[in-house]
Amino acid sequence: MRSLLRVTQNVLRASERAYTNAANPDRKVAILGAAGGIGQPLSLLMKMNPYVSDLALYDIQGTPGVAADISHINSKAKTKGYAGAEQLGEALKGADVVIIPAGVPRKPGMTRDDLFKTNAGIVKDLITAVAQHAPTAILNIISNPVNSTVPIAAEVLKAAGVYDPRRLFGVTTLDVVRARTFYAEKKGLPVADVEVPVVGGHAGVTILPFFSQATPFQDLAQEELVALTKRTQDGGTEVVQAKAGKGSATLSMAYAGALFADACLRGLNGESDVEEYTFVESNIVPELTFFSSKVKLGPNGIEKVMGLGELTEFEEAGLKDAIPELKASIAKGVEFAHSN
Ligand SMILES: NC(=O)C1=CN([C@@H]2O[C@H](COP(=O)(O)OP(=O)(O)OC[C@H]3O[C@@H](n4cnc5c(N)ncnc54)[C@H](O)[C@@H]3O)[C@@H](O)[C@H]2O)C=CC1
Ligand SMILES: O=C([O-])CC(=O)C(=O)O
Repeated sequence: MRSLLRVTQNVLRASERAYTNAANPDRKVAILGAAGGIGQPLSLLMKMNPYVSDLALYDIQGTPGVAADISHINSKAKTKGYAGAEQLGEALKGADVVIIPAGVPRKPGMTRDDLFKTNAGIVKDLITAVAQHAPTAILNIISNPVNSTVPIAAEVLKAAGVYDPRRLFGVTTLDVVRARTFYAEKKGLPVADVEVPVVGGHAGVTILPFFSQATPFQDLAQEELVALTKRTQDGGTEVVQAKAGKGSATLSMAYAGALFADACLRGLNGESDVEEYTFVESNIVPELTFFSSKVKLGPNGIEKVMGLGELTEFEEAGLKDAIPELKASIAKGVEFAHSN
């Protein structure tokens, strides 16, 4: 036990040195909704990220405290809090990556689409400011319903004449994180070695884990496959129910959001072989204008949207079920952006 403690302490000290001294290009990251359940732990994780030199924490309330607290951590990123719409422009100015977890979370019994009424307007307003103050930033949209908020963002950026589809991302990393965890647990595999593609969208049946392409590959009995697929699709609801009215996934989402933003930063910095699953403008599925699949990230955002590989009958059926819901959610977002 004592030696385990020593090893842990050494690892922590080594990573603290790396985070404090890392010499990387200057990169500003802005988090909009930084005082929330996701925003706070995500801000902490981005403060620890060696690629971040400036961290702007924006919210309608609470950010002076969150920023003061986080700014005492001895890592490289200079941290500043911004509160209220009048400070949004300053928070965004010069941002390379803007992460948006602003908006209300689900309560038990709600679908993600039930959040549309409140969150569509929040995302529209924030993206309007992004178009003005950080038009070339990489955008990571976390606010739900992602299947609609990303199309809203695209339309707002188009109307402002600054839309670049290579730079707009819906964050679906948590679905991949869950699929990896659940599959590794079920098959007794070391989770760090496990990869599972998850494509489609970010709500219920639109979340499509492809366990036939998981590595290391393990045969799944039909009941196991159905159960793992369902657990991945309902992962968010599992947390909403466990939190019993106190919100949805925040800590695992902060982890997933930090992983995705880190990948965007590595792409921007010209690292090779940076690939993530994410909801983007896409023609992978001809009926849909947005779809989540693996993309290759580079200095300008998306370099390549990857195909889906070979699907089993079960996966084909899942995709067929997902298409109408995805199509409707995308159309709803586009409609909202044009009529509000
Ligand atoms: N993409 C994904 O995988 C996931 C998405 N989510 C979504 O993330 C969103 C945030 O969730 P939580 O952090 O748990 O909610 P929360 O209620 O704890 O925090 C939201 C924060 O947004 C702020 N906010 C509201 N309007 C704003 C505006 N106009 N500008 C800036 N900030 C604003 C609030 O003041 C609050 O601090 C929800 O829509 C939730 O459904 C949650 C988990 C996973
Ligand atoms: O389920 C929710 O409402 C939050 C979410 O998107 C997730 O945890 O995947």
